[in-house]
Amino acid sequence: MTKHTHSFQAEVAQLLHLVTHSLYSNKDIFLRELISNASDACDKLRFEALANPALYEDQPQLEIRISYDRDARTLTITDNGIGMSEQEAIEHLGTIAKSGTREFFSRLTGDQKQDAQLIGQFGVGFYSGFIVADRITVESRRAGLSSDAGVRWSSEGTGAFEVEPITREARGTSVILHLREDALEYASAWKIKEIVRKYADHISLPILLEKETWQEGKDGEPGRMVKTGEWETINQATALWTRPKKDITDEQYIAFYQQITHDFEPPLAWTHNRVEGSTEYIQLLYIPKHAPHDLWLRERKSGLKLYVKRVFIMDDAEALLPAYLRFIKGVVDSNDLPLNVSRELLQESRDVKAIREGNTRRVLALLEDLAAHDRLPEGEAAAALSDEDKAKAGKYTTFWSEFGAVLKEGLGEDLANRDRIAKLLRFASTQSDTPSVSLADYKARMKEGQEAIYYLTAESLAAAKNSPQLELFRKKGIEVLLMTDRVDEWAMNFLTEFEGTPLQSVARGEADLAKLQDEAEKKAVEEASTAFKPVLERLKTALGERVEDVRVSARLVDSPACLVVPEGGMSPQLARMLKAAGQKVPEVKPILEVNPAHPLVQKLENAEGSRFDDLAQILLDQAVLADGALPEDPAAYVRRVNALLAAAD
Ligand SMILES: Nc1ncnc2c1ncn2[C@@H]1O[C@H](COP(=O)(O)OP(=O)(O)OP(=O)(O)O)[C@@H](O)[C@H]1O
Repeated sequence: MTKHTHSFQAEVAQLLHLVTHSLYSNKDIFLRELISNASDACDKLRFEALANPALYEDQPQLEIRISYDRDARTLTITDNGIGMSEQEAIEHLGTIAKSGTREFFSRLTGDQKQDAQLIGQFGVGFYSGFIVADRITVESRRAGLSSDAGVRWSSEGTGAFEVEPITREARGTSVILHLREDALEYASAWKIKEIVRKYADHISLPILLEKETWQEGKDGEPGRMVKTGEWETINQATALWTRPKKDITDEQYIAFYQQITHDFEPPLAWTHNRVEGSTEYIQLLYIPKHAPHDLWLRERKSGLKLYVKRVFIMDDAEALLPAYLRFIKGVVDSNDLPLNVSRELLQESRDVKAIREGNTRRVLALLEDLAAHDRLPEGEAAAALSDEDKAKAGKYTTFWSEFGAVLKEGLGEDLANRDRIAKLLRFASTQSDTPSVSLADYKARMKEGQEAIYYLTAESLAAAKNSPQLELFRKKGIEVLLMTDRVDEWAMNFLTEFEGTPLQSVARGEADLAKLQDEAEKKAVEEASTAFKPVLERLKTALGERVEDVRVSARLVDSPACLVVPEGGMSPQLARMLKAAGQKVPEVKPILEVNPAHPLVQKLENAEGSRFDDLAQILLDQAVLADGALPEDPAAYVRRVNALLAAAD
């Protein structure tokens, strides 16, 4: 029989190094990960056996067995699931096929605590065995293959692993951990039971442990524990989501979440329901505490685990959730779908549509509940709150900072729930640097006579706060929402009003600015426009194709000029975003608004020839800069400003 040595894929070697160095304080999780793999292997067998029952051979009862040998210092986890062929063992245990692998490695910092957190999100799975073992041997035989097609895989978790063919009667996989000196505590019944109770109680398969009894010593030998050859089931062995809510503790909900997501942190919140009626299903949906490292990757897998009548069908069933809820984790168990349902079929199924809508409603309701309890009320109202509600304080703020930008996509994607999503939005504003202002908060603070909810989009909060567009609003004490997520420009296109009040970008059009001005201000602008007409005409000629129009501004107080998007035109931020995404964008020329009260603008009146042209170009380029973009010809801009500075006394 030939033994072959293979090298690990570079990323695996790197991960193994991290696992043994960073996860040390979290040792117990290795058993959860290996039990989870064993359970997945049984799920896969059950699924393949739907089409080919012969795969069960003479062992239809799927189970996981754990045994240990204190003398040999081994701990073995055996399942009778799908098993692996030699080729599968080489591929699955020697490479990482996950999406976002490269991105994950690029984000490691070298700081153990931070990295451990990241690894937790990435999921180390099988390799976590090396936290407690200095050698792992895997023996396996794939269901459906003959007993001489078994494989033994073995590695010390450094650069390489060995593979050799073996004969193995039993279908499935044994993972044999050769325990490190400082991990011998895991070769004990109470320790194993403790971990299983904590992390794997809810697994739907029985987990069996070999029984021991105390044997008195004979002939001067000390007494010791000996194996009895009998096995006892040490978990509840019913799928968690099928149990009534009242029988499930928070710890069990959390452990289940951690098992399906590999997250080290508990979830932020969850909702568990049995839905009855024309489409029957169970949903158990979790909101994680942190955004995954690959939330923005296009090829990222997302979605829920789908079961049909307790039989596992697939991971990442994305048809069960709209894309803007792709951060939700959990399980859906349907009573109506056929067992042989495929991904393609899911897209078209009416039952799936009903489930997706049901899931969406539940998640939005969960978010509404968190949002309602985000701030603790003061005084007596706080005392009247239940402990459960008190514990919700601050959770929505966490949710929003992690996933708010994703939820905003829902404005464009989910017409039916747009109003509910709008209520869940939070923004920074001229009155709050943190994104904590809801549209309802804003409305409640609107000034007498104010008819719109004003907002400004910008590249960063600093750029937004210093934008010249805000000057009039500041002067009038009118709050403006400040939006700095990339998705805002796009998303706000879909939100034109909130509970009857229009939303209005402060960088757009001029129409209703007039409503914010008093008579004297209006008159001043009109007069300035007339008096300034010749200068405006000359500016238009000097700037030519670069602008749509030049006019006197009603919104500027301290700055000389700013750009305004023509009514109905695409904003420059959105145009830049679409261009960056490779899309064709219609050219929209901005309107330049000038402030006749500003000394720089006043200088124009007496400037002639090339000096006028230079000042005009500088005025426009500075307005472009204040808008967060680069001047069309940055070098020319610098040259003109330098010439101006040199000429100044
Ligand atoms: N007990 C097992 N039986 C059959 N195949 C297994 C078993 N354990 C692991 N494997 C195979 O090895 C692969 C890698 O396992 P690993 O735990 O590293 O990652 P994973 O389970 O795919 O991902 P994650 O841990 O993030 O869920 C699995 O996808 C599976 O194909």
